Amino acid sequence: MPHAVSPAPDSTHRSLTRFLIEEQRAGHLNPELRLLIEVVARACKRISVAVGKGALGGVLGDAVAAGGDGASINVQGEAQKKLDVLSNEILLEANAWGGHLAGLASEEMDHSQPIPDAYPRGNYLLLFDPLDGSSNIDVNVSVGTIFSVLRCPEGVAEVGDQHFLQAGREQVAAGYCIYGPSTMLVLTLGHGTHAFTLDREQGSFVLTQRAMRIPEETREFAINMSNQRHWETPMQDYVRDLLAGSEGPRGKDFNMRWIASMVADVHRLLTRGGIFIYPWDRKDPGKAGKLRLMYEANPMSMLVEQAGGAATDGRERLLDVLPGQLHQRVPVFLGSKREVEEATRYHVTHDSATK
Ligand SMILES: O=P(O)(O)OC[C@H]1O[C@](O)(COP(=O)(O)O)[C@@H](O)[C@@H]1O
Ligand SMILES: [Mg+2]
Ligand SMILES: [Mg+2]
Repeated sequence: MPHAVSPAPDSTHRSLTRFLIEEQRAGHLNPELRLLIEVVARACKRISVAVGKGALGGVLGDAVAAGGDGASINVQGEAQKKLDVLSNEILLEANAWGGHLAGLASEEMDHSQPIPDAYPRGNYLLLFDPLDGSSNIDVNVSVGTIFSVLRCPEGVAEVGDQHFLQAGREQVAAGYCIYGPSTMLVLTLGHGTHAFTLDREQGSFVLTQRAMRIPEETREFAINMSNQRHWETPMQDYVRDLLAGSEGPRGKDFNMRWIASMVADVHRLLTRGGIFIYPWDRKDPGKAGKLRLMYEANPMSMLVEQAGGAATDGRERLLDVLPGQLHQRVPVFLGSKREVEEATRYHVTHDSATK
């Protein structure tokens, strides 16, 4: 007997636009922020098309420096991929004329950009990682865009980097778009975390999961194990105990996953739980971590907390970290609440024992 096709859930028919209007009516956002989210979502659709074309679009491989002399390097000292540059341009172009921003900042730009006087200006600041997981672009593995929205402080005539340096708890919205087997937008406005799937035929994002919840307990961790020998002692201890499984102090077996696209690793833990960790390591002791606070750690922390999870830098809540620089790096521990608390406990206990 053929299997019956289960009826589409009610939420399948709610577009992002309708969802945002309903959230506006509920007092969760104003028309300016609604427009901002719509513009970012539209830009993500364009990036999704470019990513989807792959080799046919001529977008794979490294970007070439202006003047054609060698690889193009960003402010972080990392070689840029063609899609890093293209995604950045798409987001800049889409948002510059939106009328909802006072300024924007990106992983791929040395400094923030104020909205020029000739353009309509708004009250928000937008930060983004235009393409996260760059090392996966050329091997056809999921990548994504991460974004964070802050309020521009009042009375600012010309926006500069210093106006972006606000703790993550000040974010009014955060989200990511994952370009995987399906393209999904995951969004929070501070009232839960919600997932939308791109209907490619209709060209619109459709609400497919309202109020995502991360299970509090997990048996799955995500970390780049090749850095193990460079970690500090409490990190070594924590992972040693995970690997000891049911024979160790944790009393249960753990599974490991590492996609090396933060967007994809976080999407998995928002879907079925888990802990994602990129700790400080001694490979480059001058760097406080690999991931960037303002457009990677902060938006992901807000999404995870809004879904019932937790996010720390191994010691403190990430959303309470006061940034000192636009491109500041930070250790990241986020996901299932109990597991993040456990990993954080190893660090805090070690610190007080060695004080
Ligand atoms: O190469 P590694 O050490 O596995 O690091 C992977 C991490 O680096 C990142 O790719 C950094 O992001 P970008 O690609 O935006 O620079 C994360 O998405 C990912 O979690
Ligand atoms: Mg990134
Ligand atoms: Mg990036």
